[in-house]
Amino acid sequence: MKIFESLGKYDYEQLVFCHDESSGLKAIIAIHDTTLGPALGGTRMWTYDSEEDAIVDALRLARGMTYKNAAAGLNLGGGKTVIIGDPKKDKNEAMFRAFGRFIQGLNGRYITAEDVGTTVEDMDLIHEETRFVTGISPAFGSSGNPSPVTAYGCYMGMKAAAEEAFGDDSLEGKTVAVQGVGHVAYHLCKYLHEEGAKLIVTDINQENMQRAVRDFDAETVDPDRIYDVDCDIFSPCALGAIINDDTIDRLSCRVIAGSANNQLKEDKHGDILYEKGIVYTPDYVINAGGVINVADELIGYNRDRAMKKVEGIYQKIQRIFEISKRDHIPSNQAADRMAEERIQSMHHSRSTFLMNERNILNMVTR
Ligand SMILES: NC(=O)C1=CN([C@@H]2O[C@H](COP(=O)(O)OP(=O)(O)OC[C@H]3O[C@@H](n4cnc5c(N)ncnc54)[C@H](O)[C@@H]3O)[C@@H](O)[C@H]2O)C=CC1
Ligand SMILES: CC(C)CC(=O)C(=O)O
Repeated sequence: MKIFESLGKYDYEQLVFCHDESSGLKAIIAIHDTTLGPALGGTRMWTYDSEEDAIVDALRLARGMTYKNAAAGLNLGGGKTVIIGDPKKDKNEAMFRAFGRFIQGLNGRYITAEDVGTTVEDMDLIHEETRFVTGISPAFGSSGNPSPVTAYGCYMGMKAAAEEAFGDDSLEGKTVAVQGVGHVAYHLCKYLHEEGAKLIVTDINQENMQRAVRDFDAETVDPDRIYDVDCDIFSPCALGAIINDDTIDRLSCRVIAGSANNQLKEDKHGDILYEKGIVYTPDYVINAGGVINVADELIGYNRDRAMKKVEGIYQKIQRIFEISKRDHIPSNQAADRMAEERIQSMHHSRSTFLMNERNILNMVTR
């Protein structure tokens, strides 16, 4: 892999390799763009097939965070970490504390939080070494696990998409096929079940799948059959790149709305969904609830303020559909346009020299 060529492709700022032999830490922090403020994005722990796969994932996810934070109206740039390892077997205290020290070394250029494979407890360990971590225990005055709030934002975004596709935002009686019923999707299924939606779920983790059956009367299908399910809404809530050349023609839904990051394998898959008339809810807009919630910690956490902002995902998605219709472009491009315009305009207005520049990190200290 040609690292600088990869960084050049989408103008990445920094790629940091963190290594601690005794704890087994192998982490890669990718910082994409800090025009709007320090880079905030979660830490994913996953068993990658190769180091190259891990780097590619960190880069893709970091760039996604730049767009997510910009589109959500946050004064934050985009970054992400991947830790190479099995979250069930390889975690230890020293690993997360060593990682916390590497984050501290970046002196606020990067702030972390949970992602797939990491928990509030892991964030608390990182917090032993640095203040540049969010999603830590409520006992520290923080917001805790972001997943339930991400789920609420997804629910709001799904309703906005239902209104676009069906002319009414009610999900009662709608069939929703959910891929992956982990932290976010469990809470999403709860909202959907309460509203009277019919759930068809899948997961590679039997325990998670059975929990959805038990708590929400969900039907199940095998993981590789989820794309063939006859449904109104397909909700990808596992990993990325699942809308690709192999799956796109199998989908029979009218709406795609889920929490997974980087759902489209390539931008061309957004064009194909648009041509097929499938209402695609851009992933980084619908799943911004978690980051909106943890970002609020940086200015002194206020749950009501954060939840109100998360509720606004409904209007944000409506706005994206408006741009898509006005400019005759797919919704993923409409979202990109919205995010890029904000970054560009701020890039210009923030170029004036200031001795003590105000930013989200020096508004409140903790
Ligand atoms: N947790 C959060 O607040 C946020 C999460 N996201 C994204 O949402 C997605 C889900 O996140 P979490 O719920 O936190 O993760 P999680 O790890 O708790 O849940 C993911 C679930 O998907 C299942 N899964 C993995 N591969 C699968 C496959 N091929 N087929 C079926 N199921 C599969 C896993 O077994 C697990 O139950 C991820 O893409 C994450 O990056 C995005 C924004 C915030
Ligand atoms: C889990 C969030 C707090 C941040 C993040 O990494 C994301 O939104 O993907």
